Amino acid sequence: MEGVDYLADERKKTEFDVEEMKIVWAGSRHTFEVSDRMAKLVANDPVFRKDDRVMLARKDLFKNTLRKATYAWKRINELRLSEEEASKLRSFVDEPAFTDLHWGMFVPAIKGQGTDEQQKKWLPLAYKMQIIGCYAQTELGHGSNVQGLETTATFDPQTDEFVIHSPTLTSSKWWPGGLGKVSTHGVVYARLILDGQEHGIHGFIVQLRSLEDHRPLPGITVADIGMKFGSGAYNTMDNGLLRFDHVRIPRDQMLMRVSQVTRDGKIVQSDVPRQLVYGTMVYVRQTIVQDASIALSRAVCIATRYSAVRRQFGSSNGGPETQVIDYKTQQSRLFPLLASAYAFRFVGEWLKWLYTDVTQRLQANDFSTLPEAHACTAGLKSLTTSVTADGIEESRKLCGGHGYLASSGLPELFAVYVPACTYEGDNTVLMLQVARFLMKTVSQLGSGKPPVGTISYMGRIEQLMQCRCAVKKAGDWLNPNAVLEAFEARAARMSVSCAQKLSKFSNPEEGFAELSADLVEAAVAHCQLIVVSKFFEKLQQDIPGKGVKRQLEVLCGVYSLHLLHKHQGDFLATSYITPKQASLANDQLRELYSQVRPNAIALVDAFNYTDHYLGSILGCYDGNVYPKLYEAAWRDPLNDSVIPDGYEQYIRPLLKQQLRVAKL
Ligand SMILES: CCCCCCCC/C=C\CCCCCCCCCCCCCC(=O)SCCNC(=O)CCNC(=O)[C@H](O)C(C)(C)COP(=O)(O)OP(=O)(O)OC[C@H]1O[C@@H](n2cnc3c(N)ncnc32)[C@H](O)[C@@H]1OP(=O)(O)O
Ligand SMILES: Cc1cc2nc3c(=O)[nH]c(=O)nc-3n(C[C@H](O)[C@H](O)[C@H](O)COP(=O)(O)OP(=O)(O)OC[C@H]3O[C@@H](n4cnc5c(N)ncnc54)[C@H](O)[C@@H]3O)c2cc1C
Repeated sequence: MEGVDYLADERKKTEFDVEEMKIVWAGSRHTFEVSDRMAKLVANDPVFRKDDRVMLARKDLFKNTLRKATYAWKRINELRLSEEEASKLRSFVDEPAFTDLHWGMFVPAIKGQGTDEQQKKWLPLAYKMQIIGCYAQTELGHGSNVQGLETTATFDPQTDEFVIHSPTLTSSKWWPGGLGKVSTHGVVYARLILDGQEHGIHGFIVQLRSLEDHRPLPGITVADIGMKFGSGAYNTMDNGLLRFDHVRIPRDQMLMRVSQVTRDGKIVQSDVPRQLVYGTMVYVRQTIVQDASIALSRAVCIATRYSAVRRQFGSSNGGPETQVIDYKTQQSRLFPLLASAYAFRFVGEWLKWLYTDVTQRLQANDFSTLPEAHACTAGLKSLTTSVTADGIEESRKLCGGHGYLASSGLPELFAVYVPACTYEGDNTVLMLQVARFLMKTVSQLGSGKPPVGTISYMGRIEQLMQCRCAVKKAGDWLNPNAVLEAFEARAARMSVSCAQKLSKFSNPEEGFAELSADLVEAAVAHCQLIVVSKFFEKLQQDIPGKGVKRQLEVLCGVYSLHLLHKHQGDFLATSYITPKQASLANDQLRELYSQVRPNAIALVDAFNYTDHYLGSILGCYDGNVYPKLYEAAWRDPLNDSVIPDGYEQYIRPLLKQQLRVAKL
């Protein structure tokens, strides 16, 4: 039954202009147009086929990725795609590859930490992919603790070179993507040693492989670290190990925007704060927040469409059974994830703005907003990736047994996505950075320096410590001011409570370690407040299109009230709300689910994902799930023959043996 839309009845229920919502989701009409064009370009090109990926052995999988990445690069050049178009194309190819680290970390590291001269020398080579780079920071023994890295870069004044060395097994670089088999160069992070004295961690551009025959250069040992979680998934990436045996590089290959080493081996600090050595991580964390909404929305799109197709129980007089999306339990698990996808989309948009703003300020030697940018990127990266990874797994469960099939797309999506909770900073370690920022802010209250930006609510600390929630009926929870004050009061009170407990320790570091679990909870509350407040800010913009703003208001309500319900312990323990008010919030949340229900399919259609990109039989646009599942089963290699390989060798003798036993 080609061409039949099994979700047509659902789509008829829509109460808003889906085409306009697509623009809101994309960010602008222009971005929508670029995104739509690139998605179709990839979907219609057989080279980018990916449905066979989970069946491929590692070597074939990797070669396939090389083929796709090279072909993508060829198409980018043939079609003269802009950076924006190329970046969209790469995301729709939907396969982690060495190119991600080249464009996403190697190039930004040189841009952010290199001097003008260094940029002039290296960037043109990198832009043309005449060199391919990776970001080699993490080691076998240290990842989170960057200051604990062991690789050394010792200056030799005789030859005007740095000697890069791996003194121990644990100093081996371990994990860098693209390093294992592809990169010709790396930005390598190492301890700078001048005249026997250590000067902290710095980045160095090091050539790793010959540009002639791709062999490792003398003194360099490099390989892939081996298979990772799941089939297909992140195994398309050659995460690598790397050891240096006294490898020499010219002095001008230390990235010298933050600190310079002179010809006579002296260090000169520029005005730029040393934390800028961590700048690439701030950049990537910001892109990871944007990607979280994409990954979560994909999973939610699959689970929502399938929940409308799937029916269980409730048939009367032989009529159809109930669509599982109509069960309140299904709604209470699914709709908060749908709302979170939209919330993360908007907070990601805002974070991109914040990052652009801080970058412009840094160029003008204004470093004042760097700590806030670090706290926001670290905290939001942590919050959004944790919720997204859990949300993908919840989406799989929402699809019942069929969610466990590879053809649902969800197992691979989870396996590709879940390392986002670890890479670019372990999520707990990053929340502890937010907690430090919060404790510093609380300790400075009353010093005459008013808190600004996302922390400005702390400037009203006295009011936030005393106020009580004014909600009297469920509908009062629709008032943005009521919701915002609740989240502000909760975050402020949790931070102040931690600060009070900390002040009782004579050694603040000991106190911080002892209270770290509470501190993480306070940091999560602060980050959730940021997401809620950015959603409300989005609603204050002019949003055209019939019913679009209304739908977003409903989703904003679902996002904030489901958090309030889930974390009601925090709100109650800080005495901002009463149990009655918590219960009213839950009543309002249930009512909002009923408002989402008729629009659910349209709200996921607004993501504008092609069937190719979704890569899921359960999530296909037309909802024609069962025939497609049946056909896919027959395509499995196990079904190539009726009698399986191994029958003669294993099954037949086994059955014969059973027969003999039975005869005895
Ligand atoms: C198909 C073909 C297509 C072709 C395509 C063409 C075009 C394509 C275009 C674009 C493609 C883009 C693709 C992008 C995709 C990107 C994919 C990424 C994939 C994932 C890669 C993952 C890579 C990694 O994981 S890299 C390694 C990351 N490692 C970490 O994150 C380590 C975590 N640890 C830390 O960050 C730190 O050490 C710390 C934060 C834990 C701090 O530790 P510490 O307490 O020891 O602190 P310090 O003493 O070092 O410093 C304290 C001081 O500094 C402040 N601080 C800390 N960090 C920062 C920071 N980042 N910025 C600013 N300030 C910082 C901290 O707050 C303290 O300040 P005080 O004031 O309190 O002193
Ligand atoms: C798929 C993938 C790709 C990667 N790509 C790259 C790359 O391209 N380049 C690169 O350089 N690196 C890369 N990495 C490495 C990655 O950045 C690190 O693994 C990450 O920063 C976490 O560090 P770790 O492994 O040392 O974890 P650990 O710090 O050893 O974490 C182990 C546990 O200890 C806890 N913990 C650690 N410190 C503290 C603390 N202070 N307080 C409380 N708890 C703590 C953590 O929460 C965690 O539960 C990649 C990793 C993965 C998984």
